[in-house]
Amino acid sequence: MKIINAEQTRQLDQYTIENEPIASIDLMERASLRFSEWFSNKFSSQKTIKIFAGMGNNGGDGLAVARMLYQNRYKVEVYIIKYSDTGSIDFHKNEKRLSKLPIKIIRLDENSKHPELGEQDIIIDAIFGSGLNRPIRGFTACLIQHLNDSAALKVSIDIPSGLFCDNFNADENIFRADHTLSFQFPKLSFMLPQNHVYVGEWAIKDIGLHKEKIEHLPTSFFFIDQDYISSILKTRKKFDHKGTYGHALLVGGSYGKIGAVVLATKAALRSGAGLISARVPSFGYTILQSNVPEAMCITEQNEDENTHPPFDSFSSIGIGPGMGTDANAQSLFISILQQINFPIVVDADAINLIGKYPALMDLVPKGSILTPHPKEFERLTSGKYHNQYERLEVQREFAKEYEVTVLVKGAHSSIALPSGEVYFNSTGNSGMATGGSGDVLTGIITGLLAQSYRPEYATILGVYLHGLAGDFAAKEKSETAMIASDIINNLGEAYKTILS
Ligand SMILES: NC(=O)C1=CN([C@@H]2O[C@H](COP(=O)(O)OP(=O)(O)OC[C@H]3O[C@@H](n4cnc5c(N)ncnc54)[C@H](O)[C@@H]3O)[C@@H](O)[C@H]2O)[C@@H](O)CC1
Ligand SMILES: [K+]
Repeated sequence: MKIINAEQTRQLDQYTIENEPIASIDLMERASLRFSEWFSNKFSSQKTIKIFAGMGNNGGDGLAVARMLYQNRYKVEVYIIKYSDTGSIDFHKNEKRLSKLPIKIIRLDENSKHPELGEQDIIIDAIFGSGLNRPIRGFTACLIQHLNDSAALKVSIDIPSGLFCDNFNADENIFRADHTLSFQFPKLSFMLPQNHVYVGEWAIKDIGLHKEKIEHLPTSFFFIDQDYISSILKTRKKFDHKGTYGHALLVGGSYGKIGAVVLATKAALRSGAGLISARVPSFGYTILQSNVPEAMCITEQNEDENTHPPFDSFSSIGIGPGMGTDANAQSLFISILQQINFPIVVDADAINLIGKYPALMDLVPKGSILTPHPKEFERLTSGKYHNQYERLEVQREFAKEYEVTVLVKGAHSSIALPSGEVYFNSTGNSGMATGGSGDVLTGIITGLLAQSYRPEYATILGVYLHGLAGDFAAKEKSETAMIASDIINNLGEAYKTILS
């Protein structure tokens, strides 16, 4: 699914109005109806719904929603924020429609007292939407602070007032929603962890904007949905054999951290790769062999004896989990980089090594996949950014410059491709913020790479599968109690869901 910017949203609304065709007031009605249905399914009608409407089209939505919720038997009060003398045409049309109903409408300006709010209320924020083009000032800003301080549950229409759709707003005057319902597409700002305090839990509803126009809107940002995943997943054929699915090698482990390679190896197996080997320090041999009998094991011992297959004979290599950054780890990493010329997965301590010795990046084959968490990404790029919008740009530039895929892990993990496109993941939960979960992801992506997925697809599919398996694990064990192994154990469920 595309993520489009505020200006494109405006153009798409306009195009839909002219070419569906549909009157703008009817499009507003459709959007408001989607919101009201969603709201009515989710929130009790015992509470008083206090709707705060601005004077643009977001405010127009708010007034239409007030009418609809009243018709759904909610107790509704409306506050119009008079930050301007006139509002948008559709705002005024909805104001007129609302005035015919016995609903309390209070107009607020700089001389008004702040309304009383408490736990018995639900606030609906329809002050500003995607038309916001500068920080909120004056009494509207004070009002937003007052709303934020209240104990009422808070819900935003389309986007929390004060948040920009596509770029950073250093301002504090931003509504802090518990829930946001947005129209048609998520906004780029919803993808960034720093905005979670404003956006809360978010959902989107299709409001039937023009399909062909959507197809032609250029964008670099995408939200990964199941349709897309199903389109890239390969199905297995009757006469396939284990050679068809490649031979993946996982490299890592150090004293006390062999478990990281064990997890990555198991995950690579469950991802469907044909053969798996793990390369660990010799003291990890027994641990690996007894924990993952399906895998073969290489240590520096059989390496010296030249009895193991050369590194360039594998279909894919994932390097870094639990590896450490000492001289041994460093020379192993360099030696592998010098021997191979196909894309590999670079994770954890292998990324930290590049952070320490940036020249190593020149040895990383083009097409490779780097999977840092935010701290590792900071080390990799010396943290040349001040907020997550800037970080995203640094991530894109890095991917383009080195022609690699850069996956920064997080709630909506972002995957920057060498083409400059960025894909945000839609699966996963906070139960996955636990030791070993990143090692599992490295194993999955390495396993997919072995099965001849293009690096971009291996990453996108891997991240989605990992999150979906995590969601199944959370259902089974709870977000609190689930551990990384539960993600591996649920990869089968994740595959079945995508294939069904
Ligand atoms: N255009 C359409 O057909 C549709 C629009 N929809 C709604 O319309 C919203 C966008 O509406 P608008 O474009 O009218 O914009 P908003 O309602 O977000 O803002 C109203 C106006 O306020 C002004 N403004 C911007 N920043 C300000 C600031 N900091 N202080 C004071 N004034 C400021 C701008 O001139 C802006 O046009 C969407 O978020 C969505 O809720 C929906 O009804 C779906 C259909
Ligand atoms: K809003």
